Amino acid sequence: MLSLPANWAFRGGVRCWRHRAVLRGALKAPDVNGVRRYSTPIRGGVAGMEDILARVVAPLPTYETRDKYPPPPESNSLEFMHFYAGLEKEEKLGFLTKLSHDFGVDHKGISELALRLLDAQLRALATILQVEDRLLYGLTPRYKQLLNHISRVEGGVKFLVDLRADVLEMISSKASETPQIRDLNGTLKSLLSEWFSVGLLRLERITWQSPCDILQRISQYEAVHPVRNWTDLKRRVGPYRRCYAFTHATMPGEPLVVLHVALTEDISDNIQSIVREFATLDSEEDVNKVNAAIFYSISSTQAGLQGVELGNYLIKRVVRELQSEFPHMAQFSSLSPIPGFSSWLQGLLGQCKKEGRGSDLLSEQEWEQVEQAVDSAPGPAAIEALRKLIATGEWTRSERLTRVLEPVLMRLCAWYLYGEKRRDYALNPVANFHLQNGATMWRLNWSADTSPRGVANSCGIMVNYRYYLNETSKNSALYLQNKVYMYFFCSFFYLMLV
Ligand SMILES: CC(C)(COP(=O)(O)OP(=O)(O)OC[C@H]1O[C@@H](n2cnc3c(N)ncnc32)[C@H](O)[C@@H]1OP(=O)(O)O)[C@@H](O)C(=O)NCCC(=O)NCCSC(=O)CC(=O)O
Repeated sequence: MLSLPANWAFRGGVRCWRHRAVLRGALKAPDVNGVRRYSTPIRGGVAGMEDILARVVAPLPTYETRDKYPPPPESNSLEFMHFYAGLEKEEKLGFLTKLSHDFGVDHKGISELALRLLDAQLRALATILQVEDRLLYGLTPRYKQLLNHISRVEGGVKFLVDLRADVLEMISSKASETPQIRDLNGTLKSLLSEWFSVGLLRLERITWQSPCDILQRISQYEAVHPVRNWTDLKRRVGPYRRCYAFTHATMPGEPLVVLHVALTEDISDNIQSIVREFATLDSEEDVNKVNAAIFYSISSTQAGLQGVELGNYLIKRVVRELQSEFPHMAQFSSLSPIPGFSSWLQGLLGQCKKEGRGSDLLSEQEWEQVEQAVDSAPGPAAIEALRKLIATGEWTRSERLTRVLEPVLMRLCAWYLYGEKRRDYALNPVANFHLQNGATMWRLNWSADTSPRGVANSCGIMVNYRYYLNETSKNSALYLQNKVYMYFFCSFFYLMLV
C-alpha cells in the first residue's frame, strides 16, 4: 500500500472536489491537449487515485481471450489523461508510482509460468513454444494496454511523450528510483520508439516561407546557439543554409528534432562565421562554392523522446537529402560545442591547488610563462590566479596569456574529449552523441566560439565530428560494442602530448 504524505489526501480531496464540481458543470473543465472531458465523477485523495486506476487500467485479458477481448471504452483513456493533467508535480509522482507498482506485471503469475516452462523442457517443441508464448504475454505490464489505447485518442501520443518526460525527470532527479518506475519508462520508451520509427517521421525543410508558428518554434527550441531576432532566424533558413525538422502525424506542427546546416566551401572551424556574419548574396548563385555541409546545431524538442535517437536518424536523412541536391558534396561534418570542458578544467585546477601539484596539467616551463603572464608567485597562487582568469574569461584579454594557454588548453581539451569517460563511453554528451552515430573526432578548433557563452563553456574551443559516410556503420558498432573511439590522428596530435 503506497503511503503518501498525510496532507496529500486533503489537497487531493480539494482538487478532486474541484473535478467533481467541474463534472457537474459548475466549472468549465479546461481542455487538456485537445482531450475531451470525461463524464464520470471521481472521489478525492488516495482513494480517488485508486478508484481511477482500478477503473481505467483494465485487467489483462486471459491468454486465451487476448485477441478476442473487446477494447475498453475510450472514456477510460480520456479519464486517465484528464485526471493526470489535473495533478500537481508531487501528486504525479505518487500517481505514477502507484500505477507502476500496482498495475504492472503479475510477478506471482510469472513465477508459476516459469516453473511450467521448466517442467515443459522434456515435452514436444510445440508445447515448449506455447508455454514460452504464455510467459511472454504474462510479462506484459497491465498498464501497457491502457498506454496503447491512450495513443489512439486525439492528443494521446503527445500526452504519452510528456508523461515519459515526467518519468525521466523523476528518475534523473532521484525523486523515484524504484525498479517499477524504470520499468514504466522502459515500456513507454519501447512504445514511443515504435510510433516514432524513422518510416513514420516526415522530413520538413524549414524556410522563410514556412508557417510563422513553425518558425517561431524553431527559434524557441534552438538550444545550442540561441536565435537573437527575426533577422538572425531569416539568415539561418536563408541562402547557403538549410534547416530541417522531423514531424509526426500525431503531433502536427510540432518539430520533434531540428537540424541546422551551413553549406560551405570547406569544413568550418568557427561558429561566428556561420551565425554572426551576414551573407552579402540574396540567393545561392554559385553552388560550386558548396562542397561541405556543416551541422552546427541539432536539438531534440521533446524531452519524452530522449533515447529514441531522432537526432541520429535526422542527420542520416539530411545527408541523403543534401547528396541529392548537391551530388558533388563529399564533406559532412559537425561544428560542435564542448559543454562541460571549462567546469571539468576548473575541477582539475582546484584539485591541483589542493594537492599543490600543478605539474600534471602544465609543464614547468608553461607554469613559469603563466606566472609571468599573470604576474603571480609560483605554486598555489598561480593555480588560483589561472582558475579565476578562466572562470571569468579574462584570460582572453591578454595576448600573452592566450599564446601561453593555447597549447595547454587544446591539449587538455583533446584529453577531455578522448580520455574522460562515463561508463566507458565519452563523458562529453555531444561527443557521445556523434560517436554513437559513427562520426570521427576530426579536428579541434581554437578560438572557434568567441562568444561569452563559448568562452565560458569550453574556453572558446569547438570540435568537428566528421561523418565519413562509408564508415559510420562500422564506427558506430566499434564505439557501441567495443567502446573504440575513432579520431583523426593529425588533428588530435595533442593527445600525444598528454
Ligand atoms: C543531441 C540530441 C539532439 C540527441 O537527441 P537524440 O534523440 O537523437 O538522441 P538521444 O536522446 O538518444 O541521446 C543520444 C545521446 O545524445 C547525447 N546528448 C547530447 N546532448 C545531450 C543532452 N543535452 N541531453 C541528453 N543527451 C544528450 C547523450 O549522450 C545521449 O546518449 P545516451 O543516451 O547514451 O546518454 C539531444 O540530446 C539534444 O537536443 N541535446 C540538447 C542540445 C544539444 O546539446 N545538441 C547537441 C550540440 S552539438 C550541435 O548542436 C552541433 C552538432 O553537432 O550538430
